[in-house]
Formats: sequence, C-alpha cells, structure tokens
Amino acid sequence: MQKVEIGIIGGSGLYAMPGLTGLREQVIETPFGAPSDAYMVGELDGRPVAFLARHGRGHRILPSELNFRANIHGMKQLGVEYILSVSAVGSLKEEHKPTDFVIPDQFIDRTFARQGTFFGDGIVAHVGFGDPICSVVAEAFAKACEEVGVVGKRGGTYVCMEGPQFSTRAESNLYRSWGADVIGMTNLQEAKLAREAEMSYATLAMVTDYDCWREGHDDVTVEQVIAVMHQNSANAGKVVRAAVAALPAPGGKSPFSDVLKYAIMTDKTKIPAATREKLDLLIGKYL
Ligand SMILES: CSC[C@H]1O[C@H](OP(=O)(O)O)[C@H](O)[C@@H]1O
Ligand SMILES: Nc1ncnc2[nH]cnc12
Repeated sequence: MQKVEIGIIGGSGLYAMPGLTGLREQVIETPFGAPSDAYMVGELDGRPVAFLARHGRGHRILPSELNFRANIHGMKQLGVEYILSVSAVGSLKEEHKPTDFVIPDQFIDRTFARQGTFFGDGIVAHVGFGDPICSVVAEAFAKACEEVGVVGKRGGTYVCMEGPQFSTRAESNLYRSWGADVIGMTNLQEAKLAREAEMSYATLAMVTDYDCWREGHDDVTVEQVIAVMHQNSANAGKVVRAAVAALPAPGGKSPFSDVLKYAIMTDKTKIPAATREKLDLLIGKYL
C-alpha cells in the first residue's frame, strides 16, 4: 500500500475534499472497530492525501458516538504523518467573528463519555500533551490563510464539550471567564489519539456562530452553523489545499514520531499478548 502522509478530517459541512484527483475509496478495518466512513484517497496538487468525513457522509454520527480510535488508527494504517482537521466552532469572544478561521493551540476538556486513549487492557502509557497541537501543521494553516486572503488567527483555546446539545448560557459564560476562544464537540480526542499514535495534528476551526452568550444576538442553531459553513466552505477548501502545499516535503516525519519511546510504563514481559497484537502498529517498534 502506498504511504499517504497527509490526512484530512472534515467536520460539519465538509464531507468531501474539493480538488482531490484520482480518487479511490478505501475501507479500512481497525482493531478498534470501524472508522466513520471509507477514506477517500487521492492526490491534491500531486501529493497523496486521505480524506475522512468525521461524522460519515450524510452526517450520521453524533460527536459522542464517534469512534475516534478507529478514525485515527485508520490514518496511521495509511502512513499518515500530518493530520489536518477542519471543524465548525462557536465563538466565545467578540473578536472571533463568523467566517473567521482560528487555529487553536490549546484545549479544555469538558467531555465525559468518550474513549480518548489507545492504551489500557494491561498496558499503561502517558504521553506529553502540554502542547497538544503540532506547530508545523498550525503554521501551514496560518500561511495558507494568509495566501488565500482570509482571517486565520494563530493560537487560542478550544473548549471540547460533550454535546450534542449546545451549551447553556451559564456554561458559555463560564468558558468565557476562563479566557477560552472557541467551542466545539470533536477535536480533543482526535488530538490526544494522534499524539499517542505519534502523528501531528492541528485544527482549522471555522467560526460559525457566537454560541449563546452574546446579548442582542440569536443563540446558535444548526441552521446558522450550516449557513455559515456553506457560505465559507469554498474558503475552507482553498485553505486546506494551500496548507497541504505548505507542509514539509514528502518523506518528512512528524515531530511527534517517537513520543512513545519513554511513555510506556508497563514491563514488556507483562503486556498481555492480545493487547500487544492490538497495538502492534503503534508500539511494535518499541517491544
Ligand atoms: C453542526 S453544529 C455542532 C457540530 O459541529 C461541530 O462539528 P465538527 O467539529 O465535526 O465540525 C461540532 O463539534 C459539533 O459536532
Ligand atoms: N456553539 C457551538 N458549540 C459547540 N459546537 C459548535 N460547533 C459549531 N458551533 C458550536
């Protein structure tokens, strides 16, 4: 199988990647179950790229139902080094306006019903996550926004909530008091799992609404999110395309390609055979 170094995860409103040529659908099975959909593998301006619709084509999967482990493992199987995530987010600050892009560099976890690690079942590992976003991919996104001529703010905190209901006003104001920038329901587990799988991850967060904190402004609705996504999806496509072109040349390695080297705590002789087998792609080189 040809190595595909670049993976794109498309969120609400982005169910295909414009400009992908030579497309083939690749159905991937993983030891963690089925990914959200087939991976659409093709070339973007000559570079092999794999696209996955996070919620499945037709938007069928709730944030809490997403099999994040399968989605990220599938990317690893393809040989992905850099994951580019595209997501719709609510703004928690006046200055982040609908249609702006934000490239967050931090997360706050407000989820409670998700699988956010590949480890367990007899193996313990703790990876560093102080800087959850890969600056190489974030820089490519920032450069791409500039090139395309859209607002692309580098840095900011993404609150990841469980959903599927949007926040209460008290919650929204609480997150604002913490200084957070944007809110969504999907990116934190992807970032954690990408790190455990030694891949790079960054998010292009498209502001679609002001959540529910802004006085004199309508509370967020799906209608509003989709309307802004539609209005701005061409820009999102252009930015992703330019970001792919701005990534390191083929053959590059993620800066996180050896983070598991000192992260595994478990005595090698004590790792159950079934767990070893399940995690072979991720930890085989260390055992
Ligand atoms: C359609 S509004 C809520 C929905 O939109 C965001 O999805 P994604 O991150 O996949 O773009 C948010 O996280 C929620 O899942
Ligand atoms: N206000 C919001 N809260 C959570 N997820 C979102 N996705 C888009 N807008 C959102």
